[in-house]
Amino acid sequence: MPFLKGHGTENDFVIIPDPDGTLDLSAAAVARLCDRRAGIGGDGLLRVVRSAAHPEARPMAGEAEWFMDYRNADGSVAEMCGNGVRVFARHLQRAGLAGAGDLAVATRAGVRRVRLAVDGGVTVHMGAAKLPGGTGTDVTVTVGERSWPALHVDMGNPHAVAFVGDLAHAGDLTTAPAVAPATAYPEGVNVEFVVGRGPRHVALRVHERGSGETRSCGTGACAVMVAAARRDGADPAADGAPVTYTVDVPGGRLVITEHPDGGIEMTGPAVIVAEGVIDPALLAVS
Ligand SMILES: N[C@@H](CCC[C@H](N)C(=O)O)C(=O)O
Repeated sequence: MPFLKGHGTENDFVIIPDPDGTLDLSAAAVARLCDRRAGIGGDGLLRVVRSAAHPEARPMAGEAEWFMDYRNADGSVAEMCGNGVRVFARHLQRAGLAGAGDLAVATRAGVRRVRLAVDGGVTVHMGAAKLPGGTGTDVTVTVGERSWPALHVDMGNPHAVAFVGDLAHAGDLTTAPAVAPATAYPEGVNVEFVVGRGPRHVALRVHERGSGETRSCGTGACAVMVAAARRDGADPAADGAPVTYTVDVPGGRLVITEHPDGGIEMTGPAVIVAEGVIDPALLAVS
């Protein structure tokens, strides 16, 4: 079985081409592939399937030829991956499966449009953020003895964004931070810890649902950008003007713009680093 390995700001993925959707990748098999010692290693897995060949994507097949079947490192399914969709588009371009210009990718959160620039940067139209609890900090994030008010942001997948005094206060993040009330996130949550770096410039650490602490999270960076903008009193819908933030992540930098219509654009790198063949014995796990 062929595979590739890629990353976007060091959020890394095993990529499995499966154009006709014939692979039955169990959660255990995905977890084995993502295992950094017993497998290939990755924060997640991108299965590359023709939309027409996947029941969840078939309704989007007219708009987007390819479906990103995203899985977290523990094998769980997620709706969307902002770094993953850039890497997915890079793979399609490199494999000659997508032409120049804009490319539409089907995801569980809907179709996302991606633009691959000649300088290597990749821009994704991430859709609009939803704030289920409004702009008030409606949830609480706790690590050890420290708690912070946090903002619930939905980027197609769920996030809790907490502004902290120091990124080190998040601790070693070897276990998931507690988020209350748990009823706010029936499907689990990705948690971002944020500090300011300067005007329209923030830095984050993230603990991802299903993957643990990662070096970057694209949807998380967009959630952080919106939370930071509201905190700074910027709201493009009300102001009638876009606002752009630089978001530093442990693995690099993302530039994110929110437009007056609510649409969010994220630009960052996407790199394929290796390709090879998987021993079928690796997948013989239940
Ligand atoms: N790293 C991703 C997000 C992947 C999914 C997330 N762990 C979830 O379960 O929602 C990104 O770049 O957005």
